[in-house]
Amino acid sequence: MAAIDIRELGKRYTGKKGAVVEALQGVSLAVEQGEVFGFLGPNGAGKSTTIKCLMGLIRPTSGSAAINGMAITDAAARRQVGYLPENPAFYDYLGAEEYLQFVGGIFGMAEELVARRSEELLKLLELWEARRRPIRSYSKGMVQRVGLAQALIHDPGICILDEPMSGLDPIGRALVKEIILDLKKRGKCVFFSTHITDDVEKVCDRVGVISKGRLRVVDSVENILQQGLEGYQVRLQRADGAHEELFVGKEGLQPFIQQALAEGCAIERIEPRRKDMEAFFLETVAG
Ligand SMILES: Nc1ncnc2c1ncn2[C@@H]1O[C@H](COP(=O)(O)OP(=O)(O)OP(=O)(O)O)[C@@H](O)[C@H]1O
Repeated sequence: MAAIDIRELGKRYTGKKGAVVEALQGVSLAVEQGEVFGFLGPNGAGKSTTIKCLMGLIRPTSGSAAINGMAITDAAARRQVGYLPENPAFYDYLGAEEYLQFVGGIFGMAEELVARRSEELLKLLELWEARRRPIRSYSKGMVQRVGLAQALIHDPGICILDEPMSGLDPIGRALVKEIILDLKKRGKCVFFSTHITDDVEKVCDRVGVISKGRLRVVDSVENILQQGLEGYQVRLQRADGAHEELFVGKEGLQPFIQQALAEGCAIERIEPRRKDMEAFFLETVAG
């Protein structure tokens, strides 16, 4: 059974003055246990809407979504999920430590366990020093890290993270990527949204690209990068000692090497040249 199962999800917002936005149209997607899935899309594509439907925070106009086969409104399903909202808002007169105690309590965790998990997470997310200061005095990046800590406090099997790297500096982003990889190592399912292709390339098994409310492609990162292979940059030294660097098309590498060796050249370096995730994303969204 899929950890996350989204079927034919549709969402229509009717704004003031009757303006209609088709935010989602027929989005279907399954994410497996132990998988890291990147939900990639430009601003306004429908990422947060999908996640909010999945979390039962808004009602889809059509279709359905399930967590481990259960509706998210089922308390048992909710306990298995750690959720980071797009703009996390907290009781900001509390410190991070007290807030985590509060969230742990909601999940019915024993006090001792909450204290242990909270210490681990606050240290990991570099919030330990500030743990007793009110959250309202935190920087944007610190608030985002509290958001992540509260999503992980009960050690959920499934993490649904809406733009987890948002508002973080390069050190914070690297830390979050490490945390995601660690969750994967521990067999957790991570589903996160982003518009930054590099985040996806580094940590995801699979990617779904959404634009204008429709899911355009779902594929593994490996496949996408492999299909983007254009050829190889080869550096060699000719028999007369001269160095040369040239581009060889992806089908031509084998015969090229054979001929170069036959001519007495020494191959010094071969580097694959490929379109990266960003090029794939831009092409998908444009197409
Ligand atoms: N409550 C709402 N009422 C009307 N339209 C809405 C509402 N919420 C979202 N929308 C519209 O639905 C579309 C999808 O929005 P959504 O927030 O899901 O996109 P997103 O991919 O998360 O974007 P971003 O990366 O900018 O957060 C947008 O056109 C947005 O303006």
